[in-house]
Amino acid sequence: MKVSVLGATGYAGAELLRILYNHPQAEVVHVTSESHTGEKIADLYPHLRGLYDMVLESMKDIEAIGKDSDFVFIGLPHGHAMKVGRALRDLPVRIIDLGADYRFRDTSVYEAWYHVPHTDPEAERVYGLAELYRDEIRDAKIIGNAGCFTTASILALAPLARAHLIDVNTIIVDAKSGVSGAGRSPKQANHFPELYDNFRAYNVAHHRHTPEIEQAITDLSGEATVINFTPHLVPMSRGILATCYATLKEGVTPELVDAAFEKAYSKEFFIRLLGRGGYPSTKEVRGSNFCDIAWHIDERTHRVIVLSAIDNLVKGAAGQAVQNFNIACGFDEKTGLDFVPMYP
Ligand SMILES: NC(=O)C1=CN([C@@H]2O[C@H](COP(=O)(O)OP(=O)(O)OC[C@H]3O[C@@H](n4cnc5c(N)ncnc54)[C@H](OP(=O)(O)O)[C@@H]3O)[C@@H](O)[C@H]2O)C=CC1
Ligand SMILES: CC(=O)N[C@@H](CCC(=O)OP(=O)(O)O)C(=O)O
Repeated sequence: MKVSVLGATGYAGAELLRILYNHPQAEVVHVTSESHTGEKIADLYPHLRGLYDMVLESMKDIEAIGKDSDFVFIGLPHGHAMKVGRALRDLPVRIIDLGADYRFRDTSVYEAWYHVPHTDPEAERVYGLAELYRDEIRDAKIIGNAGCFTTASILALAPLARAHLIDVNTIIVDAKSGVSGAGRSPKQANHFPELYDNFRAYNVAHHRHTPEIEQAITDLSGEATVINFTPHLVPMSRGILATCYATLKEGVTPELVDAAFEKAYSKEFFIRLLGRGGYPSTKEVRGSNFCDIAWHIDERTHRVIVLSAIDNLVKGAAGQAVQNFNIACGFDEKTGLDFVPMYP
């Protein structure tokens, strides 16, 4: 399969190149940048030296890129993918967008949270969270890859929402991310003296991943869902740990909770269940496409607390995109992705 990576100079794009290098069925044919066209990708990302000799192109002739490619992966800030989607609408090329443009079924939700008009609302698209939307992903023209915090949170809560074991309107997600989640462009808050040895929340009660989690939990439970989601920035480069709380419905026992997780995920290679009482950690999934999940039950409050760890750049972005690519191509889902986490 010939694939192109738009936004190859971003962290998500560069991570795609790392993964695609070892993918036996993918050949990268175009890589793009806005501000580094004409430069070599390996000069900007020296860890790719000797592996990619490609020169970065602009997206001016996006149709030519689309014509050369079977798949286009998009690692651009939100607002750009929908223009690419429109431009490539009539070509046979398929699109996997790592950003948010194609994640929402109802584009008015996107417009309300991202504060830009959606310019491709009619596009046929599916939500790209492989374990939950596999059947839709198989034949999709456009896959809106799930977000990073959302992947960790939705995978943690899905079995309980689907089995109607929790009151979905009591959900609280308290999540922590490494700073690569904010992309490569420098920002004051991510400057070493301000980030290091520091820990803080941000975008409380208005983070854009809130409606994305609500959309999936509403789908799975069949009940309109409103949640609380609080992200935090942690002074580490990669990783997300989501701690998800919800009140159990009356009569729900710990054994029913255990059974729901087993039923949902016992056959999923990329989801590793640590069981009731386990403690996933970001280091144990670092550099891999795994999502490690454990759950605890507080008998006093009758609440379940689910812990979920991913690498934001892999299962939260590039790895998930390649998993979706594998599904869309009919390849084994693990192709190019079954590598062991880096430890320590
Ligand atoms: N980082 C993460 O953990 C995750 C990121 N994502 C999503 O992936 C996408 C990329 O994120 P990330 O890699 O972190 O972001 P970066 O800021 O690191 O990279 C952005 C990329 O987009 C390019 N770009 C920026 N503006 C334009 C423009 N006007 N025209 C063309 N290209 C442009 C940049 O090119 P250049 O700088 O060379 O000009 C760069 O290649 C975003 O939508 C993000 O939400 C999703 C899940 C996780
Ligand atoms: C640490 C950090 O800043 N994280 C980003 C995560 C969002 C992201 O990367 O975008 P997706 O919606 O495509 O997942 C944030 O909170 O905005």
